[in-house]
Amino acid sequence: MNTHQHTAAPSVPESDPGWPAPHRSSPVHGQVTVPASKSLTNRYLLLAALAQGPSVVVHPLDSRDSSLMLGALEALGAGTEHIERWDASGEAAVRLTPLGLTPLSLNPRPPSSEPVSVDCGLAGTVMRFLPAVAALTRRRVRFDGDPEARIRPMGAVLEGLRALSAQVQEEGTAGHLPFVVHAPEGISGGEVSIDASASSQFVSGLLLAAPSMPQGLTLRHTGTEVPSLEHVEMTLQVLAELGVETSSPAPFTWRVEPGPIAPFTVRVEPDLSNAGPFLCAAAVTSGEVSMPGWPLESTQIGRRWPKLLSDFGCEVSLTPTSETTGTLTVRGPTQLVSPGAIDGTAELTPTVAALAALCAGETTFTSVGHLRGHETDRIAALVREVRRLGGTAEETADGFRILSPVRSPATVLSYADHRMATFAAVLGLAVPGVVVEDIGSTAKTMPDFPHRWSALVGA
Ligand SMILES: O=C(O)C1=C[C@@H](OP(=O)(O)O)[C@@H](O)[C@H](O)C1
Ligand SMILES: C=C(OP(=O)(O)O)C(=O)O
Repeated sequence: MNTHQHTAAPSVPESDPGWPAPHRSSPVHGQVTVPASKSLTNRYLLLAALAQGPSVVVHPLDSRDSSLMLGALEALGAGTEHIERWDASGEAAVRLTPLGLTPLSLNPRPPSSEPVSVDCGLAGTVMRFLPAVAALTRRRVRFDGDPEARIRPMGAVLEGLRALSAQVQEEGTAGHLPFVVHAPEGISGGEVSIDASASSQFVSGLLLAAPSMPQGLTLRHTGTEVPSLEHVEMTLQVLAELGVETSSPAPFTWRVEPGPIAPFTVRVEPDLSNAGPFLCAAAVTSGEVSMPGWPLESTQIGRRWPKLLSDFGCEVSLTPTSETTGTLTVRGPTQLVSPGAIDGTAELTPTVAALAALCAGETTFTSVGHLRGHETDRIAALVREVRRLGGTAEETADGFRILSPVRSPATVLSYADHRMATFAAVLGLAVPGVVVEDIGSTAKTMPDFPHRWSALVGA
């Protein structure tokens, strides 16, 4: 992974007055819930589109990333219906009518030659998960997204599709959006090797489409590490939960058997990654925040919060309230203590970095080099914004290091990245005078973040 040169810090756009982050000089006390998991919602929606009949996703995330997934599935031929109150619990749901894929053996006539357009926005789960589904439809499908999306790595997904005999035409830079996928004969599966060092989503995207490939899929990763392996575990677990046979015959090798997915009804867990900033509100103000509905078991990477927060000196308890969920309570210490080194925190990193940026001691983040391909280059962005707030930080070969704490007011840039915006919100609680540029970027996974945040911490 390259260590990027430091460039001059981008300045704040004059047109954006910014969002003054609430500051607290007394402890935050409160209870909060968060919307549903982005990663689980978009997996269930995709698999509902491949199922044998209409399925229902209860308590789905309703945000930009999930709307983009729904929009894309509709463009590919699925039907979607929003249900305001699914049952007595009053929760919303989405009923999805599947794509109705017709394999070549049943219908040798090519499907409509009308090209389909998929807008990926900035959603990794749309741009990495849907190209294989597009190939299954046998239609010509063009993928594009936000300007920031055009620099996110896509090469391994396209390489995998080509190995499965799909045609892929990049329109700009090789291995990036925009591109067109076309597999007039569908894709039949088999064995494929890709390098998924830059994103676990490359693996998940191919595995999620695999039940609809006549031969299923054996997928091998050719590099040394896959970042964010929890997300691959989530993919396998969701497939298994819906009756698909999966296995991992060797390290970094996964097998998904072909077979129909029966129509299903599922309820989505809260987003444990998005729970992070709210739990940190207790951590950085010596306060106490509890969150009911915390899953006792989960494949989400946010299940790591109890351990991470204790590593910074918080007291954390989880009290079961049902067979599957409990209330998680976090009590912040008088002064946060750096654990020194933190490894492989993947999408949790910006939020953990906010804790580290308030510690007197140094914190080194390792094995997070792939964050350069997230919504923005998060390594560069975190280092720049810590410095803008008067702290000391530097980039390293596979991550970054925070050497001294933030202390001065500033307008913090979001880089269109929801987790950079919430990183700044957490810091604003502890440091007076923090203004967040483009708080609207939180709509990617939590459109009501400003409201929910102010309700917890007091505006
Ligand atoms: O599969 C998923 O739902 C995700 C996988 C991870 O991607 P990377 O492996 O690229 O980090 C994660 O960061 C992203 O937010 C969601
Ligand atoms: C990396 C992230 O998103 P995406 O699904 O767009 O990759 C994230 O949410 O932190």
